[in-house]
Amino acid sequence: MYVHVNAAVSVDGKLSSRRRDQVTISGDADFDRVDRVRADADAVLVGVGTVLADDPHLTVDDADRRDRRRRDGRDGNPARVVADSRARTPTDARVLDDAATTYLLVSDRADPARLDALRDAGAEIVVAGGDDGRVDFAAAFDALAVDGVERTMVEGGGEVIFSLFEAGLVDELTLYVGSLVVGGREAPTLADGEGFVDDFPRLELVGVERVDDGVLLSYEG
Ligand SMILES: NC(=O)c1ccc[n+]([C@@H]2O[C@H](COP(=O)([O-])OP(=O)(O)OC[C@H]3O[C@@H](n4cnc5c(N)ncnc54)[C@H](O)[C@@H]3O)[C@@H](O)[C@H]2O)c1
Ligand SMILES: Nc1nc(=O)c(N)c(NC[C@H](O)[C@H](O)[C@H](O)COP(=O)(O)O)[nH]1
Repeated sequence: MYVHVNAAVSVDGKLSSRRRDQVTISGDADFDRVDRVRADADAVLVGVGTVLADDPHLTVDDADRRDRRRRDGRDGNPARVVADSRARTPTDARVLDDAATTYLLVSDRADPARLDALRDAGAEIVVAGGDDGRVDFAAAFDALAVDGVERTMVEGGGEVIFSLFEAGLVDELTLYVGSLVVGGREAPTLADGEGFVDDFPRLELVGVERVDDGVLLSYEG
Protein backbone atom coordinates (compact mmCIF):
# COMPACT_ATOMS: atom_id res chain seq x y z
CA MET A 1 0.00 0.00 0.00
CA TYR A 2 1.28 3.45 -0.91
CA VAL A 3 0.33 5.87 1.90
CA HIS A 4 0.19 9.62 1.28
CA VAL A 5 -0.53 11.72 4.38
CA ASN A 6 -1.87 15.21 3.75
CA ALA A 7 -2.68 17.79 6.39
CA ALA A 8 -2.92 21.51 7.00
CA VAL A 9 -1.34 23.02 10.11
CA SER A 10 -0.95 26.46 11.63
CA VAL A 11 2.54 27.96 11.93
CA ASP A 12 2.68 26.38 15.40
CA GLY A 13 1.85 22.92 14.04
CA LYS A 14 -1.80 22.67 15.12
CA LEU A 15 -4.44 20.80 13.13
CA SER A 16 -7.27 22.61 14.86
CA SER A 17 -8.04 24.50 18.06
CA ARG A 18 -8.29 23.22 21.63
CA ARG A 19 -12.04 22.91 21.03
CA ARG A 20 -11.16 20.35 18.33
CA ASP A 21 -13.59 21.92 15.92
CA GLN A 22 -12.57 22.48 12.32
CA VAL A 23 -10.30 25.45 11.62
CA THR A 24 -9.98 26.52 7.98
CA ILE A 25 -6.22 26.65 7.43
CA SER A 26 -5.99 25.98 3.69
CA GLY A 27 -6.96 28.54 1.07
CA ASP A 28 -8.76 27.84 -2.22
CA ALA A 29 -5.64 26.74 -4.10
CA ASP A 30 -4.66 24.31 -1.38
CA PHE A 31 -8.17 22.84 -1.12
CA ASP A 32 -8.06 22.36 -4.90
CA ARG A 33 -4.73 20.52 -4.56
CA VAL A 34 -6.30 18.33 -1.84
CA ASP A 35 -9.14 17.53 -4.24
CA ARG A 36 -6.58 16.50 -6.88
CA VAL A 37 -4.76 14.23 -4.43
CA ARG A 38 -8.09 12.64 -3.46
CA ALA A 39 -8.91 12.08 -7.12
CA ASP A 40 -5.61 10.22 -7.58
CA ALA A 41 -6.24 7.91 -4.60
CA ASP A 42 -8.05 4.59 -4.36
CA ALA A 43 -9.12 5.47 -0.79
CA VAL A 44 -9.19 8.42 1.61
CA LEU A 45 -8.65 7.56 5.28
CA VAL A 46 -9.37 9.48 8.49
CA GLY A 47 -9.68 8.56 12.16
CA VAL A 48 -13.03 8.54 13.90
CA GLY A 49 -11.89 11.60 15.88
CA THR A 50 -11.99 13.54 12.62
CA VAL A 51 -15.40 12.11 11.70
CA LEU A 52 -16.79 13.14 15.10
CA ALA A 53 -15.19 16.60 14.97
CA ASP A 54 -15.64 17.57 11.31
CA ASP A 55 -18.19 15.17 9.77
CA PRO A 56 -16.21 15.25 6.49
CA HIS A 57 -17.62 13.91 3.20
CA LEU A 58 -14.24 12.88 1.72
CA THR A 59 -15.40 12.89 -1.89
CA VAL A 60 -13.93 14.53 -5.01
CA ASP A 61 -15.54 17.96 -5.47
CA ASP A 62 -14.50 18.60 -9.07
CA ALA A 63 -16.90 16.94 -11.56
CA ASP A 64 -14.23 16.72 -14.30
CA ARG A 65 -11.97 14.79 -11.94
CA ARG A 66 -14.80 12.37 -11.11
CA ASP A 67 -15.53 11.92 -14.85
CA ARG A 68 -11.88 11.23 -15.55
CA ARG A 69 -11.85 8.53 -12.88
CA ARG A 70 -14.95 6.92 -14.42
CA ARG A 71 -13.37 7.02 -17.89
CA ASP A 72 -10.43 5.15 -16.36
CA GLY A 73 -12.86 2.45 -15.19
CA ARG A 74 -12.87 3.53 -11.54
CA ASP A 75 -15.64 4.75 -9.26
CA GLY A 76 -16.18 8.51 -9.44
CA ASN A 77 -15.00 8.85 -5.84
CA PRO A 78 -12.29 6.95 -3.99
CA ALA A 79 -13.40 4.66 -1.18
CA ARG A 80 -13.67 6.25 2.25
CA VAL A 81 -11.97 4.55 5.20
CA VAL A 82 -12.44 5.35 8.88
CA ALA A 83 -10.16 3.96 11.61
CA ASP A 84 -12.80 3.37 14.24
CA SER A 85 -11.72 0.71 16.78
CA ARG A 86 -14.91 0.84 18.83
CA ALA A 87 -17.33 1.64 15.98
CA ARG A 88 -18.20 5.16 17.17
CA THR A 89 -19.00 6.52 13.70
CA PRO A 90 -22.55 7.94 13.82
CA THR A 91 -24.93 6.07 11.48
CA ASP A 92 -25.88 9.44 9.94
CA ALA A 93 -22.25 10.51 9.32
CA ARG A 94 -21.70 12.05 5.88
CA VAL A 95 -19.06 9.39 5.10
CA LEU A 96 -21.86 6.81 5.14
CA ASP A 97 -23.92 8.31 2.35
CA ASP A 98 -24.00 6.46 -0.98
CA ALA A 99 -21.43 8.66 -2.78
CA ALA A 100 -18.68 6.04 -2.33
CA THR A 101 -17.86 2.73 -0.70
CA THR A 102 -16.99 3.24 2.98
CA TYR A 103 -14.90 0.86 5.05
CA LEU A 104 -14.83 1.06 8.83
CA LEU A 105 -11.67 -0.45 10.34
CA VAL A 106 -12.67 -1.82 13.74
CA SER A 107 -11.15 -3.98 16.47
CA ASP A 108 -12.70 -7.18 17.79
CA ARG A 109 -13.78 -5.17 20.84
CA ALA A 110 -16.40 -3.27 18.83
CA ASP A 111 -19.98 -3.84 19.95
CA PRO A 112 -21.66 -6.31 17.51
CA ALA A 113 -24.97 -4.40 17.70
CA ARG A 114 -23.17 -1.19 16.63
CA LEU A 115 -21.55 -3.07 13.77
CA ASP A 116 -24.97 -4.33 12.59
CA ALA A 117 -26.35 -0.79 12.71
CA LEU A 118 -23.36 0.52 10.75
CA ARG A 119 -23.66 -2.28 8.17
CA ASP A 120 -27.34 -1.33 7.76
CA ALA A 121 -26.18 2.27 7.22
CA GLY A 122 -24.01 1.06 4.34
CA ALA A 123 -20.58 0.50 5.91
CA GLU A 124 -18.24 -2.32 4.98
CA ILE A 125 -16.71 -3.58 8.23
CA VAL A 126 -13.05 -4.67 8.33
CA VAL A 127 -11.88 -6.20 11.63
CA ALA A 128 -8.19 -5.36 12.04
CA GLY A 129 -7.60 -4.68 15.70
CA GLY A 130 -4.25 -4.96 17.45
CA ASP A 131 -3.85 -6.17 21.05
CA ASP A 132 -4.21 -2.61 22.33
CA GLY A 133 -7.68 -2.26 20.81
CA ARG A 134 -6.40 0.09 18.12
CA VAL A 135 -6.55 -0.60 14.44
CA ASP A 136 -3.53 -2.49 13.14
CA PHE A 137 -2.95 -0.45 9.99
CA ALA A 138 -0.60 -2.94 8.32
CA ALA A 139 -3.25 -5.68 8.62
CA ALA A 140 -6.02 -3.30 7.57
CA PHE A 141 -4.10 -2.20 4.48
CA ASP A 142 -3.54 -5.83 3.49
CA ALA A 143 -7.31 -6.40 3.74
CA LEU A 144 -8.06 -3.30 1.66
CA ALA A 145 -5.50 -4.34 -0.97
CA VAL A 146 -7.60 -7.45 -1.62
CA ASP A 147 -10.35 -5.05 -2.78
CA GLY A 148 -7.92 -3.24 -5.08
CA VAL A 149 -6.97 -0.36 -2.77
CA GLU A 150 -3.31 0.26 -3.55
CA ARG A 151 -3.01 4.00 -2.91
CA THR A 152 -4.44 5.60 0.23
CA MET A 153 -4.55 9.28 1.06
CA VAL A 154 -4.70 9.97 4.80
CA GLU A 155 -6.35 13.24 5.89
CA GLY A 156 -5.81 12.99 9.65
CA GLY A 157 -6.17 13.44 12.43
CA GLY A 158 -3.16 13.64 14.71
CA GLU A 159 -3.72 10.32 16.50
CA VAL A 160 -3.96 8.34 13.30
CA ILE A 161 -1.02 10.14 11.67
CA PHE A 162 1.19 9.40 14.69
CA SER A 163 0.27 5.69 14.51
CA LEU A 164 1.15 5.55 10.83
CA PHE A 165 4.57 7.11 11.49
CA GLU A 166 5.07 4.73 14.42
CA ALA A 167 4.30 1.76 12.17
CA GLY A 168 6.65 3.07 9.47
CA LEU A 169 3.84 3.16 6.93
CA VAL A 170 4.11 6.75 5.61
CA ASP A 171 5.48 6.95 2.05
CA GLU A 172 4.71 10.62 1.41
CA LEU A 173 3.67 13.66 3.46
CA THR A 174 2.33 16.91 2.09
CA LEU A 175 1.93 19.56 4.74
CA TYR A 176 0.30 22.90 4.13
CA VAL A 177 1.46 25.45 6.70
CA GLY A 178 -1.02 28.30 6.89
CA SER A 179 0.01 31.71 8.19
CA LEU A 180 -1.98 31.72 11.42
CA VAL A 181 -1.24 30.90 15.05
CA VAL A 182 -3.68 28.61 16.88
CA GLY A 183 -1.83 27.73 20.09
CA GLY A 184 -3.14 25.69 22.97
CA ARG A 185 -1.37 22.81 24.70
CA GLU A 186 -4.44 20.62 24.20
CA ALA A 187 -4.92 21.50 20.53
CA PRO A 188 -4.26 18.56 18.17
CA THR A 189 -0.98 18.60 16.24
CA LEU A 190 0.16 16.77 13.12
CA ALA A 191 1.36 13.79 15.17
CA ASP A 192 -0.09 13.28 18.66
CA GLY A 193 -0.31 9.78 20.17
CA GLU A 194 2.31 8.90 22.78
CA GLY A 195 5.04 10.81 20.97
CA PHE A 196 8.54 9.58 20.21
CA VAL A 197 11.42 9.90 22.67
CA ASP A 198 14.06 8.42 20.40
CA ASP A 199 14.26 6.87 16.94
CA PHE A 200 12.39 9.89 15.60
CA PRO A 201 11.11 9.16 12.10
CA ARG A 202 13.11 11.27 9.62
CA LEU A 203 11.67 12.48 6.36
CA GLU A 204 13.31 13.71 3.18
CA LEU A 205 12.23 17.22 2.17
CA VAL A 206 11.54 17.09 -1.59
CA GLY A 207 9.55 20.28 -2.23
CA VAL A 208 8.83 23.78 -0.91
CA GLU A 209 6.22 25.93 -2.63
CA ARG A 210 4.28 29.06 -1.77
CA VAL A 211 0.51 28.32 -2.01
CA ASP A 212 -2.21 30.83 -1.09
CA ASP A 213 -0.73 32.75 1.87
CA GLY A 214 1.10 29.71 3.19
CA VAL A 215 3.73 27.12 2.31
CA LEU A 216 3.35 23.62 0.94
CA LEU A 217 6.05 21.27 2.20
CA SER A 218 6.48 17.91 0.47
CA TYR A 219 8.36 15.02 2.07
CA GLU A 220 9.11 11.41 1.31
CA GLY A 221 8.84 8.97 4.22
N1 LIG B 1 -6.04 20.51 9.55
C1 LIG B 1 -6.16 19.29 9.05
O1 LIG B 1 -5.58 18.97 8.01
C2 LIG B 1 -6.98 18.29 9.79
C3 LIG B 1 -7.22 17.05 9.20
C4 LIG B 1 -7.94 16.10 9.92
C5 LIG B 1 -8.38 16.37 11.20
N2 LIG B 1 -8.14 17.58 11.75
C6 LIG B 1 -8.54 17.86 13.13
O2 LIG B 1 -7.97 16.86 13.97
C7 LIG B 1 -8.83 16.58 15.07
C8 LIG B 1 -9.14 15.10 15.10
O3 LIG B 1 -7.94 14.41 15.28
P1 LIG B 1 -7.76 13.34 16.44
O4 LIG B 1 -6.31 13.14 16.60
O5 LIG B 1 -8.58 13.76 17.61
O6 LIG B 1 -8.48 12.07 15.87
P2 LIG B 1 -8.17 11.06 14.66
O7 LIG B 1 -8.97 11.51 13.49
O8 LIG B 1 -6.72 10.81 14.48
O9 LIG B 1 -8.88 9.76 15.23
C9 LIG B 1 -8.36 9.12 16.37
C10 LIG B 1 -9.21 7.93 16.73
O10 LIG B 1 -9.05 6.93 15.74
C11 LIG B 1 -9.22 5.66 16.32
N3 LIG B 1 -8.11 4.77 16.00
C12 LIG B 1 -8.25 3.50 15.62
N4 LIG B 1 -7.08 2.93 15.42
C13 LIG B 1 -6.14 3.85 15.68
C14 LIG B 1 -4.74 3.80 15.64
N5 LIG B 1 -4.06 2.71 15.29
N6 LIG B 1 -4.07 4.92 16.00
C15 LIG B 1 -4.75 6.05 16.32
N7 LIG B 1 -6.09 6.14 16.38
C16 LIG B 1 -6.78 5.04 16.06
C17 LIG B 1 -9.31 5.85 17.83
O11 LIG B 1 -10.67 5.75 18.17
C18 LIG B 1 -8.80 7.27 18.03
O12 LIG B 1 -9.42 7.89 19.13
C19 LIG B 1 -10.06 17.43 14.86
O13 LIG B 1 -9.92 18.56 15.66
C20 LIG B 1 -10.00 17.80 13.39
O14 LIG B 1 -10.63 19.04 13.14
C21 LIG B 1 -7.46 18.55 11.07
N1 LIG C 1 -6.48 20.18 3.84
C1 LIG C 1 -7.15 20.70 4.88
N2 LIG C 1 -7.09 22.01 5.13
C2 LIG C 1 -7.74 22.57 6.19
O1 LIG C 1 -7.66 23.79 6.40
C3 LIG C 1 -8.53 21.73 7.03
N3 LIG C 1 -9.21 22.24 8.08
C4 LIG C 1 -8.58 20.37 6.72
N4 LIG C 1 -9.31 19.55 7.49
C5 LIG C 1 -9.53 18.21 7.09
C6 LIG C 1 -10.93 17.94 7.44
O2 LIG C 1 -10.93 17.35 8.71
C7 LIG C 1 -11.68 17.13 6.48
O3 LIG C 1 -11.15 15.84 6.43
C8 LIG C 1 -11.83 17.66 5.10
O4 LIG C 1 -11.14 18.83 4.78
C9 LIG C 1 -13.28 17.96 4.89
O5 LIG C 1 -13.58 17.35 3.71
P1 LIG C 1 -14.97 17.50 2.96
O6 LIG C 1 -14.89 18.79 2.21
O7 LIG C 1 -16.07 17.45 3.98
O8 LIG C 1 -14.96 16.32 2.04
N5 LIG C 1 -7.89 19.87 5.66
